[in-house]
This record gives sequence, structure tokens and C-alpha cells, in this order.
Amino acid sequence: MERRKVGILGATGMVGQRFIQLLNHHPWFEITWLAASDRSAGKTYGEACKWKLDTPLPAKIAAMTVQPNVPEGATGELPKIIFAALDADVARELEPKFAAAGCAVISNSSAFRMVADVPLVVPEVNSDHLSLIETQSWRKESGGYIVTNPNCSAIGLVLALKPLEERFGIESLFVSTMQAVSGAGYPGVPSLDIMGNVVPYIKNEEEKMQEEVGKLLGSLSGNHIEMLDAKVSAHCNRVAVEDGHTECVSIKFKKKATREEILAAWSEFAPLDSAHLPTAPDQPVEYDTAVDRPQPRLDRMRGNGMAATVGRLRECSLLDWKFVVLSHNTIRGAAGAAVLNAEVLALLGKLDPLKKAANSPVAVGA
Ligand SMILES: NC(=O)C1=CN([C@@H]2O[C@H](COP(=O)(O)OP(=O)(O)OC[C@H]3O[C@@H](n4cnc5c(N)ncnc54)[C@H](OP(=O)(O)O)[C@@H]3O)[C@@H](O)[C@H]2O)C=CC1
Ligand SMILES: N[C@@H](CC(=O)OP(=O)(O)O)C(=O)O
Repeated sequence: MERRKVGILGATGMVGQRFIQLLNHHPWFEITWLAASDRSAGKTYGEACKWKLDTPLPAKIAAMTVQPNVPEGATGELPKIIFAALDADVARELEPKFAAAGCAVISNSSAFRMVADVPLVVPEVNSDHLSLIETQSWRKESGGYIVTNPNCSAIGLVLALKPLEERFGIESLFVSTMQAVSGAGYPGVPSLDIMGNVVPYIKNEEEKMQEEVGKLLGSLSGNHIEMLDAKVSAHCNRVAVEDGHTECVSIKFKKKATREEILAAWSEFAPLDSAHLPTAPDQPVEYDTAVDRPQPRLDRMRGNGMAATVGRLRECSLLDWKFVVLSHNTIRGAAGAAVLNAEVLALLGKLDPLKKAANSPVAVGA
């Protein structure tokens, strides 16, 4: 099968690099276009990028020329599928231009996540929300659209929550995070601030987690999302870990749940099983029975970095139950999440060819 051509906006950053790593040998997608800021445009990717991953920068990618960040400035053919890894302020300005130019913009940034007609999607959780693209003005005019994936901490959390919400209903939730430094991009948090230290503040993170969980676990009703009716309180902290966000969760259910029922909800959670998507993990939520797991260094690469690991399920004396969840922040929490969104869109016929709004059903899996 011929691979679909894709581009990466913000290709030189931490998430952009993960896109390159994940897409380099992807069976469905081929990188043909890379763009970053004016500082990088015109240089080869090898010159422009400080490659920070532990797999080598592919020679073919290193030799590509970084393009200007505008659709009309593209030399050669502009791919109709654009993975975007831009800071929110830059994304707010640039992503609509690419959607207006007829591109499917698969975005990582927070800029449009909470906009009513923009899907905020984790495929295992709410792929039905993708139908919102049909109501976007770009879709009607050029065929283009924007689809977003959530904040990196929200992704790991909702993977663990979805099977629980389905079976028991969530009444309230308290979560405290320990977030890796790679979440702050490069160069990110100064070493003198984070070494041997914990920083109990990440700008806008608590607000994003709280509202995004409401949309992700909300239900599609016609052309809009009914937000989850649950109280969510988040504390977000930066810790001296390279990759992998760890979250301590306490939860109160609407319906009583036993330990066995909770473990069964997680182990039986396999909503994409029948879809056979290249980036989907076999088991999206893995429970580890060891008393001291999950740990970022040991567990972040489960499911090729796409699985959430849960552990330490025990009764909570304030709410009902408490547990720990861990996920890889730049794979499952960013680039891998966007690639999985694109795979679902491909499966649903929303990428090839990009057409104006159609009334086809939008949902995968069970
Ligand atoms: N890191 C993570 O764990 C996660 C990050 N995200 C989100 O993904 C996005 C990218 O994050 P991250 O990769 O960490 O950030 P980085 O700071 O590491 O990278 C930013 C990228 O954007 C490019 N850029 C900056 N200004 C412009 C511009 N005006 N036009 C075009 N490109 C520009 C940079 O190019 P140049 O090299 O030329 O400056 C670079 O490629 C952010 O919105 C972030 O919030 C989401 C989930 C997780
Ligand atoms: N803020 C997150 C990463 C991130 O960029 O999140 P968002 O995509 O919501 O801006 C972190 O620091 O770990």
C-alpha cells in the first residue's frame, strides 16, 4: 500500500522529534515536509534540530530542508495531513491557516482543545467525538479540519478512568501529578530549578487537566459534547524525571465497586481491538500487581510507550478507591496520541481523499 504523505509543524521540538521517531517507519504515513520557526527555516533538519532522543536521527530526515511555517510557502507539494507540535500561541495563529488550506491538522497543542466544534480525542476513550469535524467551517469550505489530542497528564488519566466511568460512574476525583521535565519542551526547566527538587507549579496545567477530563469523558449529543458531570481536582508538580508522568488518583464512584470489579474493568478494556491500528497498544491499561509500581523508568515504554500502567489499587479513607497511573508524556501523551488519532481518521476514510463534510458515521471499535 502506498503511504500517505504527511508533514510536521514544529518538527524540531521535543514533540516534533517524537513524531519523526514514530513516523519514520510507519506503515501508513511517510514524512515529506517539515517546518519550524523562522530560526530554522531554510536550514537542513540536521542543522536546525538539537536531536534529543535515544534513537539516531534518520539520515533521510537530517538531509531534508526545514520549510517556512506557512502553507503557501511550501516548496513542492504540501501534504494534506499535518501533525502539529507548536506552542499554543503559535498554534492559535498557524493551525487555522493549514486547515483553511485543506489540510487535516492533527494537533498536540492546547489552543483549540476546548473549542466546541473541535474534537478532543483519545481513540480508546471517545473516537465518536471525531464527528465534530463535520461541523467545522474549514471542513465545509476547503475540506480541512483540526483534531486535537489532550494534555499529556490528562491522557494517562482518562485511559485509566474510562473503563471505570463506563461501569461505575465517576462522582468525584482528586489527582496529584509528578510530571517529567521533557513535558516542558527543550531547553525547558533550568537544571538549577529542578535538580534535587520538586516544583509544585506548572502554568495552566491544573486548569487544563480538570476541563479536558470533562470533555473527554463527556458524551456526544448531536453536534456538541455534554461534559462529564463529576468534580475533578488536580495538583500538578514538576519532578526530576526525564520522561513519564506519574499520577496519584483518589476516586469516588456513583455506584459501589469492588476491587475485583475495578481490576476487571481495566483488564477487559480493549475498545480498539478489532481495528488493528499500527500504533494502538494491545492492552491500553495494564495493571501491575507489584507494591512499588508503576515507576517511570521501568514502565513508561509498555505498549511501545502507548500503554498506561496502573498499580497500587487500594481503599481510600476519604473517597472510595485510590491508585497510581503512569504514561509516557511525549509518546502516549503527545506524538503517539496524535499518530493514533490519524490512524483512526484514516480507518474512517477521513484522510484519503480529504473531502468536504459528509454524513458518514464516525466511531471505531466496540
Ligand atoms: N512535551 C510534552 O510532553 C508535550 C507537549 N505538548 C504540546 O506540544 C507542543 C510542542 O511542545 P514541545 O515539542 O515540548 O515544544 P518545544 O519548545 O520543544 O518545540 C517547539 C517547536 O515549535 C517550533 N516553533 C516555535 N515558534 C514557531 C513559529 N512561529 N512557527 C513555526 N514553528 C515554531 C519550534 O521551532 P524552532 O526549533 O525553529 O524554534 C519547535 O519546533 C506544545 O503546544 C506543547 O504544549 C503536548 C503534550 C505533551
Ligand atoms: N504542560 C505539560 C506538557 C504540555 O505541553 O501540555 P499541553 O499540551 O497541555 O500544553 C507538561 O508540562 O508536562
